[in-house]
Amino acid sequence: MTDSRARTQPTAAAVLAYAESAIVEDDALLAARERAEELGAPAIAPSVGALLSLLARATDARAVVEVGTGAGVSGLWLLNGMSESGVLTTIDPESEYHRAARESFGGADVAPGRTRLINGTPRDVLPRLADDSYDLVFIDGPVINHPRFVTEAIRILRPGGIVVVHNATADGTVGDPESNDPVTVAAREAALIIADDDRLLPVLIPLGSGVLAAAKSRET
Ligand SMILES: C[S@@+](CC[C@H](N)C(=O)[O-])C[C@H]1O[C@@H](n2cnc3c(N)ncnc32)[C@H](O)[C@@H]1O
Repeated sequence: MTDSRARTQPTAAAVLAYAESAIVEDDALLAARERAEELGAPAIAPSVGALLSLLARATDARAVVEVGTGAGVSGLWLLNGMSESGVLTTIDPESEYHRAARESFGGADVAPGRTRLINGTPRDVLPRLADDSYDLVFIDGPVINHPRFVTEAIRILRPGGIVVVHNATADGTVGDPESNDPVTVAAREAALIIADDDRLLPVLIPLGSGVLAAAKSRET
């Protein structure tokens, strides 16, 4: 009989490299990624995109909010998993990025009615969104603002909805007890807001720069 505890574990780096290489992006996504690079708006890794599609599919997402549109890479992955009639509301303060995202969505033949691009700061826009209304909220803006974004995301999520925080490790510094800069502290604060909320079931997924996802209870 094999003792599974004695098995050699692959390194985390090997698992991650495999997770990334296993995902093939289509032409529309590759074009969006190129726009993101040209503009300097760092896009999510393909493995994180696949995770977003899966979560959107699993929640049968019809109403999704994204904080940080960039050139539309994460938006396309979300739309790929959402219900055909679903609408992605995506918020970004940079109108140039929204122009690029529109091109990216057009390149993938996404019907114009399926996206609502709001040009503004999430700090101003999120408080205007209704309570308990969204299936999934994806946060990919500056980490310093994560605590505020997470608080709003929890409020607007419907029961059973999922909040997904990208770069939850603040580029890896969050686990280092010596790191106490404001961005790292903000990432820890956002994680604590989630951990302290009894309605949420969280998990940290070590893809990209760390994805913190939490499902809101169906009974609220
Ligand atoms: C990492 S990029 C988003 C990339 C995009 N989610 C993707 O994967 O294609 C971060 C985005 O946050 C936006 N941003 C900048 N300042 C912001 C702020 N104060 N609040 C929210 N978003 C902001 C930037 O304009 C940029 O598009």
